[in-house]
Amino acid sequence: MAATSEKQNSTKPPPSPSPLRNSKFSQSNMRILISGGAGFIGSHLVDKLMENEKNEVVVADNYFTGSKENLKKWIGHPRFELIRHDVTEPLLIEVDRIYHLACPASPIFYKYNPVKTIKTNVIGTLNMLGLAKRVGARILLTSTSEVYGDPLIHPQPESYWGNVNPIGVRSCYDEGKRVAETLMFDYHRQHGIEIRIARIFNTYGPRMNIDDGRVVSNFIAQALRGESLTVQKPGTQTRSFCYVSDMVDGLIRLMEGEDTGPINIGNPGEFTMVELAETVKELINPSIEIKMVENTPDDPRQRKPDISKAKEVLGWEPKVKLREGLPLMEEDFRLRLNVPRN
Ligand SMILES: NC(=O)c1ccc[n+]([C@@H]2O[C@H](COP(=O)([O-])OP(=O)(O)OC[C@H]3O[C@@H](n4cnc5c(N)ncnc54)[C@H](O)[C@@H]3O)[C@@H](O)[C@H]2O)c1
Ligand SMILES: O=c1ccn([C@@H]2O[C@H](COP(=O)(O)OP(=O)(O)O[C@H]3OC[C@@H](O)[C@H](O)[C@H]3O)[C@@H](O)[C@H]2O)c(=O)[nH]1
Repeated sequence: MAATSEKQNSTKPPPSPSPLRNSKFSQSNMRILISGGAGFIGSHLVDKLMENEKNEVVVADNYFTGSKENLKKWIGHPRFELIRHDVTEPLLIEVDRIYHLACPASPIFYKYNPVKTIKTNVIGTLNMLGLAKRVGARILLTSTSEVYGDPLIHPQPESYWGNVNPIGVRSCYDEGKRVAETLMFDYHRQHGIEIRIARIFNTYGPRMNIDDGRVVSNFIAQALRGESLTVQKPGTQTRSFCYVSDMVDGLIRLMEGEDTGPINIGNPGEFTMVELAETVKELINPSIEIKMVENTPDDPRQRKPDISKAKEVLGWEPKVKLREGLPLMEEDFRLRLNVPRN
């Protein structure tokens, strides 16, 4: 059964697939593009989609925060293609599904070149939607909990419109993703494009960049290097951390389900940053210190997803608890930082 949001908003049937898609060279049942597929979540999504022998996976990435290293086991595989491509430029290929992830996600990287972050979210999403329109592909956008800004409602349901500073240092990302969501719905209403929107909450796991700047990777790297854990003040701000395998499962269910979204995908377990630091200390290196450092502007004070919709519509909820996921990430960081267990 089609979801309510789809019924209300769809004015035209979706366009037909490109005839090139059914050419004699096409052997797979599903050709899937992942923009940003060389990044953290994208590369885990590639691994999962490649498990299905009927899928052919194409990754387009400019390697700003991602790397070929994350995809090395697939390079040369007959069902896999990797393209160095910046989504702010058009891309002409024939695909059935588009997972549009391309965008720096860590605040230090999205703030590094804010104008480029906006271009990636706006022009990049327009280009991906243009591609979806030309070939009749279904497209999923990885939006973010940051569309809720510094939320005044807690936990955050999808119906909450958010509390975002439009001119702050995080706005390039928050407002960029909000425009990307708007573009998705306008292409859906105006051109009948099949869309899916995931609002992702903080996700962690193996393959995060060691110096990515996000809190879980920072704390694990600091604990393994024997450095103090840097809790940004006041330390009472909260986040909800989802392990990457749960995230990938949720994204695939959303793509293959009937609801356009937006749907929150995240783990509702909520922790203050002091609690997170204490947990990392206890699990990884009890001898390190926790130090309070200055924060950055507009840091959201609380964040926790209401996942009722994901449970109901996708039959999805996260399985991996923080205390189970942190050791899995620790193993990966130990290998990459060359810090063997004593
Ligand atoms: N990880 C999280 O906690 C989180 C939370 C909310 C939303 N998201 C969203 O999920 C997606 C993936 O996040 P991630 O954590 O894997 O981040 P990531 O930085 O590891 O991955 C992003 C990928 O996009 C690529 N990229 C960036 N700009 C590009 C451009 N202009 N053209 C082509 N490629 C480009 C990067 O090189 C990288 O491979 C992003 O859209 C992000 O906004 C992530
Ligand atoms: O070393 C650190 C880093 C960060 N922090 C704190 O940890 C909290 C989380 O910060 P992160 O940088 O990991 O990420 P944020 O929650 O701010 O944004 C994140 O969530 C939504 C996604 O869309 C973004 O892509 C993602 O980066 C913040 O309160 C920050 O102040 C620390 O206490 N110490």
